[in-house]
Amino acid sequence: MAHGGIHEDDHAAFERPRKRSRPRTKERPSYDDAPIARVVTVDRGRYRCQTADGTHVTATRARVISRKGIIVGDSVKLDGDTTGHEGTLARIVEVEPRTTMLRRSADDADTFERPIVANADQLMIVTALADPPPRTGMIDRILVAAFDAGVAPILCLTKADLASPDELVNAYEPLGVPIVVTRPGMDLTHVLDILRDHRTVLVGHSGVGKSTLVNALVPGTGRATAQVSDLTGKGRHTSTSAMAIEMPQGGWIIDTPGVRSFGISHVRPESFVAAFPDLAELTADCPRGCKHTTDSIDCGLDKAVEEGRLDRSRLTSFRRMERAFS
Ligand SMILES: Nc1nc2c(ncn2[C@@H]2O[C@H](COP(=O)(O)OP(=O)(O)OP(=O)(O)O)[C@@H](O)[C@H]2O)c(=O)[nH]1
Ligand SMILES: [Zn+2]
Repeated sequence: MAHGGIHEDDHAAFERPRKRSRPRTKERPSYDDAPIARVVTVDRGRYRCQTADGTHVTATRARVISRKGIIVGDSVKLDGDTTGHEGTLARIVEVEPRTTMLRRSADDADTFERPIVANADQLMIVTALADPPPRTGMIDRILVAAFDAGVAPILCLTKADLASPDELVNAYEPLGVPIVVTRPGMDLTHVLDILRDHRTVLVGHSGVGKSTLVNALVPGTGRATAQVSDLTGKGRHTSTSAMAIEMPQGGWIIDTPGVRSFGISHVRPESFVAAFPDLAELTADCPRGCKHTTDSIDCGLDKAVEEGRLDRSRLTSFRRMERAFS
């Protein structure tokens, strides 16, 4: 499985010292000691970065780094003025290798599946149980993106005061996806426990209660977004529509306003099963080219269910998810 499908040209931008013909009399420029920061928003060639001590620094990028080479969540090295004082501008000189990468799905505004979030280790799908009604097709597509990218998915079911979570819990629990259920005024300790010390991407359709959740998890988030508006003077919109917010308890939430789903066009059904080691093992004897779908003949997964080595409900859940892209 390609972990996040990271390509060389997506990042890997190291500013190397220029080769010199004369003997090295001086130290080569090295960024070993450059402060490392996390990219929290991207807006028209300006990168807002947060350093280890919490300072927000606005930065441009060194020319050797391509414009698409820096996305929210990236860990970067900064050069220049890193005080974060008003009017100062630092420069991103290096992007650390990514552990994971999610792409936003193509939409009207963008026909490419553009990389949008780097280094997340969890992806929380926020879905209302009613108003708006849940759409399992959307959940399935995002799950595919998460499993393929090596990012652990979590399902957050909001508005439990309006409808029962049972049906969705039954559909997704067999996949081993952790599920949290919320209702108004609820103590969110159980959600915080899952998010603490992780870098969790939040995705959900408009109206599902994502903002309500973020505000409850990180009080003062509204203020943080206002700062971004002040900075650009052009409102909240950012070209990648993602924003990393550090949680006081430790860890990061990466909100993705306006993102409907993540790109899965590169995922192939026959390789997707690799995201599930226990299922992959059962496909060892599948016919060559088996896609492991419901109409696949002699699929090892069906055999495993017949022989009691695999839970039928798990296979059903897996195949429903697989239909999202096959
Ligand atoms: N009944 C009920 N309503 C909720 C719950 N959580 C949020 N809401 C309401 O649902 C509406 C949408 O909530 P938001 O938090 O704005 O939803 P959102 O997903 O951020 O939507 P956008 O801001 O449009 O992106 C608001 O009127 C909330 O008060 C819940 O658990 N139960
Ligand atoms: Zn098979």
